Amino acid sequence: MGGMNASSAPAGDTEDRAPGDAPHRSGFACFVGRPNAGKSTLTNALVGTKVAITSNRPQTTRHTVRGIVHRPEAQLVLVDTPGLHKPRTLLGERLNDVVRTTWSEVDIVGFCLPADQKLGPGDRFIAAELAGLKKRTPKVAVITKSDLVPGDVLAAQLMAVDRLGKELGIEWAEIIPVSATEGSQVGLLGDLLVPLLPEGPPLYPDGDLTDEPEQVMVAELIREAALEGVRDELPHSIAVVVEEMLPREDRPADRPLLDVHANIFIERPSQKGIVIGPKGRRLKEVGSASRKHIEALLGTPVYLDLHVKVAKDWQRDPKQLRRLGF
Ligand SMILES: Nc1nc2c(ncn2[C@@H]2O[C@H](COP(=O)(O)OP(=O)(O)OP(=O)(O)O)[C@@H](O)[C@H]2O)c(=O)[nH]1
Repeated sequence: MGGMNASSAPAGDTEDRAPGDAPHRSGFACFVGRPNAGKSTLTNALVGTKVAITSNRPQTTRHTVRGIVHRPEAQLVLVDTPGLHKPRTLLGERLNDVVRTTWSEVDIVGFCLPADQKLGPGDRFIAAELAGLKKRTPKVAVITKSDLVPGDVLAAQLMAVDRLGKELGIEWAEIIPVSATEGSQVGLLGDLLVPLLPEGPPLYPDGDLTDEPEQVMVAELIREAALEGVRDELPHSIAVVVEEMLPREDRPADRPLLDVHANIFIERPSQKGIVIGPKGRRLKEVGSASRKHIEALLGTPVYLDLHVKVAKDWQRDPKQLRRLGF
């Protein structure tokens, strides 16, 4: 949702103190690593749901929220970045710049390295980039797929990663083996990440905590559908807020229906036509495309009520602005 900077919001808001006096912490983390390293599976395991929002549009996934880990004392928002590749073209270099920017905006970078594969040039390339990242961003080495190797191989991998860090001048905040598929050490990884977050209130403050990740994900699905095909015409600053998700009353138990009310916010009135389209056709398409995804996500039939609004009126309301990710 592009709200990265919210993590640097003033800390120590006493109203947000968690029980036990520990300050509430919140912020963003992203997992990096070569393809197939296990990033998505780990994200899902941490969040505790099988949902992973994907998009065929790397440019818009730059800040896509992949999942939110809610704890009484912390909120960890896992965001996606496009993959980092050895650049062969100018475009490749530009994309890598985008990745570096994202890395520099998050509070924690988790570097995923599969236990069952020797460190390779791909890992070294990413590690060298990590070494160039500002020092105060904690870097956590996550040895994924620990279930695939015996203990001695795992130990050797841990040492190899430790050495790699020393070689390149990276100070790992932690090196931890996990198995996302077996659920082994996933909770511990969460425990280790939380203290690395800055102090701050929850970044998604409104609504029921348990509903919130769903609402955020639903908003992302709508946003992705709304950007589909109009990327060139619309800037990235389109925001979606799910106002309400309520089961329709008076429905038989075997035929539930969920009412979802959402607003698509644009920055200027002139953008309204683009989102709505001639005779409202585009908005209809956005609605039916995202409704299918939402139904798949939530496993229930959905009635989707979409409105397009100009965010101008909201600019003086900091709370709304934060929700909108501006
Ligand atoms: N045995 C085992 N397999 C795993 C584990 N985590 C992921 N995998 C498998 O490894 C493969 C890649 O996992 P993904 O989570 O898709 O990897 P990724 O890093 O997100 O991949 P890209 O999207 O290509 O970058 C899948 O077949 C997973 O099932 C694990 O902990 N144990």
